[in-house]
Amino acid sequence: MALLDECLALARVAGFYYITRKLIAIGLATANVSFTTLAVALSCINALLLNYVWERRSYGRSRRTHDESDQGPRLPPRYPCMIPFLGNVIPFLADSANSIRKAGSYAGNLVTTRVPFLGKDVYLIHDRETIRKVIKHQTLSSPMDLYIFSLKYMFGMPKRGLDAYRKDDSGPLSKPYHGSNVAPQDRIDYMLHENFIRQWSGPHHSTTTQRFKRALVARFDSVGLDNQWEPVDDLYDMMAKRVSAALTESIFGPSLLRLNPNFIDDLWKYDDVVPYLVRGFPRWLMPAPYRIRDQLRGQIEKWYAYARENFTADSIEADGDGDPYWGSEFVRHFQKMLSESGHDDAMLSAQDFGTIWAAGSNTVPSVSIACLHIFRDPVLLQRLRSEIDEAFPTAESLASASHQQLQKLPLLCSIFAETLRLHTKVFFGFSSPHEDAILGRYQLPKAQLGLWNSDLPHNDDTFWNTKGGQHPIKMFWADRFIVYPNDPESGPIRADLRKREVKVADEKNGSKPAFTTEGLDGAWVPYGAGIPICPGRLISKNVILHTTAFMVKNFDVELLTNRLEISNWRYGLGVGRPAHVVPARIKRRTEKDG
Ligand code: HEM
Repeated sequence: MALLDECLALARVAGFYYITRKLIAIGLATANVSFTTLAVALSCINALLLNYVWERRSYGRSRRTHDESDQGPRLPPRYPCMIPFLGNVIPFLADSANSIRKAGSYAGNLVTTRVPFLGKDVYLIHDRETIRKVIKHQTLSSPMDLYIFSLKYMFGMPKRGLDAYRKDDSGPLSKPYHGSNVAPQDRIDYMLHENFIRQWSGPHHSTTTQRFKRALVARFDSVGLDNQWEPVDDLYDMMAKRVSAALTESIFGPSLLRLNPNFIDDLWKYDDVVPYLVRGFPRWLMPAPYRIRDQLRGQIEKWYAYARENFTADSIEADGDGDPYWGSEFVRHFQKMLSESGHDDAMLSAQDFGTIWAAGSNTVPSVSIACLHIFRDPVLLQRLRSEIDEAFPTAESLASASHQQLQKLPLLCSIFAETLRLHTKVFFGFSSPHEDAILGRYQLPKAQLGLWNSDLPHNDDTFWNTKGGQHPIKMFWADRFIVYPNDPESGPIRADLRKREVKVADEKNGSKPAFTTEGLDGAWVPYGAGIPICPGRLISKNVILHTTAFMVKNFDVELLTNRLEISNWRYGLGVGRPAHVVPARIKRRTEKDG
């Protein structure tokens, strides 16, 4: 198969070469081009094509020898490119999805590849074995360059702010990296991560979830739905805006949104133009994305002034976390810590804007799309309702349920995991700034960029269970992550690989169906993995489980379209968005309906 692919590619290059020569000859005949100019142009094209043919052949050869040999760690095979220096920039920017899939697999298997890109090599790591090494590696962290890129292009951090980030190569852990020499007060990477982890993994992740639940109920109450059907132009948009407002409020408090009533609408307008900012379109060429970004930062700065004026220590709620002005200890701590380290309001607002967007940009579409999958399938809806009703007979008992209780519902959890498996196509970057990282049979040289896209491991049908093709990997299967005790063919991993991959038997769950992610390290990676893993994942899971259960318990929804297509336009930025509106009608359920 690989050989056939290679032959076809060579045939295509030969065809292209022949046609180009013919076209140039015709061009010469019709236009008045000097023979010397043409000869030079032809020689360059010849050289590029021959070089490309050569590179393809050596890639195929080294791929076969690398993948079959178990010699010590080495650089992964180098992916061919047509134009030296530029490398694969043009195909990767023009069609990221297709290019990543091609470079990340060979002969039907996921592989690790070195891809030339703008004079550097990017290490695309997609085979499970190497991903598992990345997860355990202690010197890998989010590359500061990527962080600076997003702060600059996506969130508008001023140059004076970026310099502080540029100077820090000490890493995100309490102990600075060996070889780094950064003063403790300049360890911005560590300060940020320590706050992320302290606030979103410890007890405050529960208080944040409680605030989210209250805000969600209030957002849906304010729509004024009762037990009569109401038309909705776009159910996705209707849900997304409400979940987004509740999530933003749970971390940043109610004042930000009260002072800026258009904040959430503007945030989602901004979200639509993020792909342009990420591609680096300059302001003079495309001013609109920059305008909306600046407006949002202005709204954040207006909120700072109000919160500073009104907040006192007495405003902090009894749980020691929430307050009506700054919203949470997370924000109060950032304000204090970053101001002390020299951040002014423009720098702070870029940082906060980044966090607001990071929190909602994947969580909100995930939960909205999960609900679309559920409401378009009456059998699934009924099964999920029974599961929820059995555990929480009334709306009140669900409202007061803890996230630990929700995590005991196998179908709900499986829908969460399957939605993220199918729809998260996120790039996850990492590097080892001071020393080479040895990742099993491959080596990631010091300070080089390692990258994977969750799309590839999430769609590897040599690994995932499709029940012999009944539930194709590109389709949503609500039960994919459930092990049924009397069905040896169930569970997320293909039955023939299961024994090898699952070390701790999930039979521990006895005779009941159980949700499992056992054995999925390196295969299910929506939040990334290892040290640079998403710090908001626990909150995100709580929000998705709670909102899904809340919608199913409290509302009847009839979708007025069968379409559910997810656009590829944001490939690499996270969870996709529907490519179309989803008209529906909705009504509140009463106790009688239950
Ligand atoms: C389905 C939901 C989510 C997904 C799929 C997701 C995925 C990710 C991934 C893959 C990264 C790492 C990117 C990289 O370093 O290359 C990341 C980073 C981050 N996420 Fe999430 N995330 C989600 C929800 C959240 C939530 C709810 C929050 C906040 C409460 C959050 C906050 C962040 C932050 C602040 C970072 C940057 C961390 C850093 O500087 O290293 N995320 N997320």
